[in-house]
Amino acid sequence: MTLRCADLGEDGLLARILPLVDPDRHPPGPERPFAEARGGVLLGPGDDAAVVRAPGDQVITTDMLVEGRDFHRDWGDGTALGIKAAAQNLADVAAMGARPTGLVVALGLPGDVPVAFVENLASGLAAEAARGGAAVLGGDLSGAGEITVSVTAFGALDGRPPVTRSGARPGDLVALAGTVGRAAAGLELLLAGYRPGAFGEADCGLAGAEPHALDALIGAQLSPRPPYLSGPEAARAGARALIDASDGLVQDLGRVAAASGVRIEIDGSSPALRALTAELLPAARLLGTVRPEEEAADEAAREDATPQEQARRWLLGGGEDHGLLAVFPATGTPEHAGTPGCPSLPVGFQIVGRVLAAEDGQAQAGLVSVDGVPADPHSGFSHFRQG
Ligand SMILES: Nc1ncnc2c1ncn2[C@@H]1O[C@H](COP(=O)(O)OP(=O)(O)OP(=O)(O)O)[C@@H](O)[C@H]1O
Ligand SMILES: Cc1ncc(C[n+]2csc(CCOP(=O)(O)O)c2C)c(N)n1
Ligand SMILES: [Mg+2]
Repeated sequence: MTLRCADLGEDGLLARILPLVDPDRHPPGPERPFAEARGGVLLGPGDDAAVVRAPGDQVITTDMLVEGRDFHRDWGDGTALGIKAAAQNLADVAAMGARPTGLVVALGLPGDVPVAFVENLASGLAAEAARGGAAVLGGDLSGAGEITVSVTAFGALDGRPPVTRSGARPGDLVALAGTVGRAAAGLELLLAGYRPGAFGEADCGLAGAEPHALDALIGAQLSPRPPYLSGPEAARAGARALIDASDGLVQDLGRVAAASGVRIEIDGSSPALRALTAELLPAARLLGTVRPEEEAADEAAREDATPQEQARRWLLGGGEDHGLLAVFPATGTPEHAGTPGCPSLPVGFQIVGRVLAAEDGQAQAGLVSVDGVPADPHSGFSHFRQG
């Protein structure tokens, strides 16, 4: 018989969770080369509050996941959900140019949730936090009608100023570390009933891809793995603006453009965006059930989005991978910026666009165009949007 939260009660469940998130059980990972011993945690979870040593300026951010709105319980196991909850918060820390240090997590749980799911959630959260260099400092438990995971994360600026959304200047270059669009493709696959590890030969034939390529797209939705260290790296390299792409390339760059009083032009034919489009095409083909060899012939006749169009929609409007978008001054960035090995960009970043002046005063501030064509500012995700 499955052991459920209601069988254990609050203290019983907590006794299961606490050992799993113990900072000593999740030592610094390879991505935490500069953390001091125990990450500055003087007292971890278990008392009324945690105690941390926090020299210098700190960043603080919070982000929640709500069952039915941000995920479905049967899409994956608790581990993936824990990773996602940590990732979306640690990415916001990194998007200020800060180094993640800690997080607290508040769980709302229906009584029928299996204890194993909650244990996996706690382990996944702590493991992903450790990958980003952060420790789980504490949390709270409550009963709820649906699963909610609310995380607050902390980060250290290590003596640098924060990199906000408002520093982009005309002439600057826009670069991406990590990915965009993949989690959105994964979401559509999940909504269509596909599950990781269950793509058969027929699916792969339609998609024109190996099963692992489709699994990876679902993985990007269920358990995104943003490049946290790229945030502080960008800050050290002189980034003028930073944001994590949570709501889509166009929408999030629109936020940078609006805050900075500039326009941004996305280069759809940049190597990074072309490569990402190619990764999205198999899912677009599968969901549109267009075989690769039929694609060209079909394209003109189809009223629905062609696979190319669908992939582009995900590319431009799909957040949740939490890739990091950074704006760098072009000075010192050679013409070939964005090609592998370019010394003036931090490793992991590739050029995807540039910053332009908002002509007509501020009227154009915040505008984002793709290959010269103004983009729909509402192409990305928004909670509460009708229709
Ligand atoms: N309920 C709230 N009360 C106070 N401030 C809020 C509230 N909700 C959002 N904010 C603030 O508004 C700003 C934008 O929030 P939003 O969640 O859109 O962006 P974000 O934090 O980058 O999230 P994400 O990267 O997950 O999309 C943030 O500075 C956030 O702290
Ligand atoms: C069941 C289900 N429906 C829709 C979505 C899509 N979704 C939810 S939140 C979000 C953007 C980031 O949100 P926030 O700004 O709150 O961090 C997106 C694209 C999903 N993941 N699961
Ligand atoms: Mg953000």
